[in-house]
Amino acid sequence: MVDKMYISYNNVHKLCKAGAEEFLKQVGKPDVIIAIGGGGFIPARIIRTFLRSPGEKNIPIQAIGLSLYEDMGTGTDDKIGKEVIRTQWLDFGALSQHFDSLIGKNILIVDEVDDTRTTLHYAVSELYKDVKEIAEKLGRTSEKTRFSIFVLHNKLKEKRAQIDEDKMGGGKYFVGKDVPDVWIAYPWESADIDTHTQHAVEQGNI
Ligand SMILES: O=P(O)(O)OC[C@H]1O[C@H](OP(=O)(O)OP(=O)(O)O)[C@H](O)[C@@H]1O
Repeated sequence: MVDKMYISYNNVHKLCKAGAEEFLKQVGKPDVIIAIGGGGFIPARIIRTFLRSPGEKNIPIQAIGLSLYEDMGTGTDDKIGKEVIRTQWLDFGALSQHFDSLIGKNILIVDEVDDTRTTLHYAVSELYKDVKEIAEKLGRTSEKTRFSIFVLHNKLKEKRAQIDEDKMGGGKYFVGKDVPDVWIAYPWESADIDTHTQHAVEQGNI
């Protein structure tokens, strides 16, 4: 087993294509894609290409910014955990005439990696909470909102959090590829993309 897995842009593209096909088959076309930045931005844009049929309108991509940081606050080593910091949230801005909220929508959340699952758990819980609050205020609680997830890679390891299926409202979790708990080197982090791609090819991640 390698201790560093190199992923090429080609590989990212193919994982997104396969993920989109599966998503369309199992869930149906999404109304909106929510990209978790920064790692979810590039996969979200690529997957959109495969979710839209020719001639159809583009699926809007919303960005949310979530960052993990080591929470050292509690002192002892065994208490050190990871906390999610919200750096950016939904903004329907100019879309708001046609797209007032996530209520009743088929939503696809995209990130590059599911590591400890802390980030995805946070994203689904907070988005669900937002929708519930607004739906109650507007008397639209009967509308069904579905949250699905697509990640390029899921690390096979013990997770720190689980995603509450009830909150997904019938949405599903899609993975490009399950991988061991190793360092994943994505192409957008590379300072030398040619060498990086060569490593990815050698490892068969093309
Ligand atoms: O499953 P988890 O343990 O929660 O880890 C996964 C998250 O960690 C990384 O985000 P990071 O905070 O490093 O920010 P970035 O996306 O901007 O690199 C990655 O992009 C995921 O969002």
